[in-house]
Amino acid sequence: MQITFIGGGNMATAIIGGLHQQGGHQIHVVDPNDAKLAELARDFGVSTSASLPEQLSADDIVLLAVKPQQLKEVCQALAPRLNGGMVLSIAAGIRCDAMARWLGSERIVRVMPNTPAMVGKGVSGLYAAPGTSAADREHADTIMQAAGITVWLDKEEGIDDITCVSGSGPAYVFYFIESMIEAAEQAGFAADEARRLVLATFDGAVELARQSPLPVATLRTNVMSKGGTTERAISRFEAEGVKAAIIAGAMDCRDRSIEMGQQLSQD
Ligand SMILES: NC(=O)C1=CN([C@@H]2O[C@H](COP(=O)(O)OP(=O)(O)OC[C@H]3O[C@@H](n4cnc5c(N)ncnc54)[C@H](OP(=O)(O)O)[C@@H]3O)[C@@H](O)[C@H]2O)C=CC1
Ligand SMILES: O=C(O)[C@@H]1CCC=N1
Repeated sequence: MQITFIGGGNMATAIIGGLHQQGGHQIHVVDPNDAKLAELARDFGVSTSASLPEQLSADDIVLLAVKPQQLKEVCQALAPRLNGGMVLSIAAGIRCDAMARWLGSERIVRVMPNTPAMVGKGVSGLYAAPGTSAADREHADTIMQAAGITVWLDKEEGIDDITCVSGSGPAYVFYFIESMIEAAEQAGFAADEARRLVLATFDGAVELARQSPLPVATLRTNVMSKGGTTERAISRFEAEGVKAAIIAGAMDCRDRSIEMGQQLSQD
């Protein structure tokens, strides 16, 4: 497939990394930043340009990977060059109806990916606008499967829901990892040893949760010997409202996705 990325930033780089590992795609990246383009060309062998191609063909797939605030301008510049090609947008918030107005095309799939796409362990939520065909949806699915697993959403609002779980979720997990590394350092481990210990602990816990038939809460209580050390730690987390804060933060994230959609999908 010929895929043109508009925007070659963090998320585009992660998806291109996944596609590169899969192989077999022709990738072109448009971004104003020369240094970024040089890096992408070096790491993944993609072709690049600082401005949009003059014309695209109906078989080309365009993947919009600019910030939501830049999307309207990019869509309007793209409209006369699109020639009916399919557009995938990874922008948070911006709804299909707005993009359809700006692009003059309803052949749009919205995708909410996440950065572990870079190592083939991404999660992508997808929603297809009514103007797409079954073949379009299959192409979108194939592209995003290069980056990990795909989850199709029946309603467009599902994109807001999945944003607060898997889209933004890696940041929550990295925040927990950062905190654990700081704790390990405070306990006396050198920085590299702290990182190794914490990453292996996350790895092991996730693998156990994946393989075990037990609920995650039971796996947690299995670590908590009565009157022991873990119980003391979890008591502190509960007293400080850590779980409630994580849930509230995720709901704030979903609200922000809805709010961005309302603010940026007008006119
Ligand atoms: N990061 C993440 O984990 C996720 C991000 N997303 C979505 O992905 C999109 C991109 O996010 P992210 O990668 O983090 O952002 P970045 O800022 O890293 O990437 C955006 C890139 O687009 C470039 N750009 C700006 N204007 C244009 C233009 N007119 N034509 C081509 N390129 C342009 C920017 O250049 P410059 O910096 O010079 O402005 C930048 O390199 C957002 O819409 C976000 O909502 C979705 C899921 C997860
Ligand atoms: O923070 C953001 O807005 C983007 C969307 C999901 C992850 N990053």
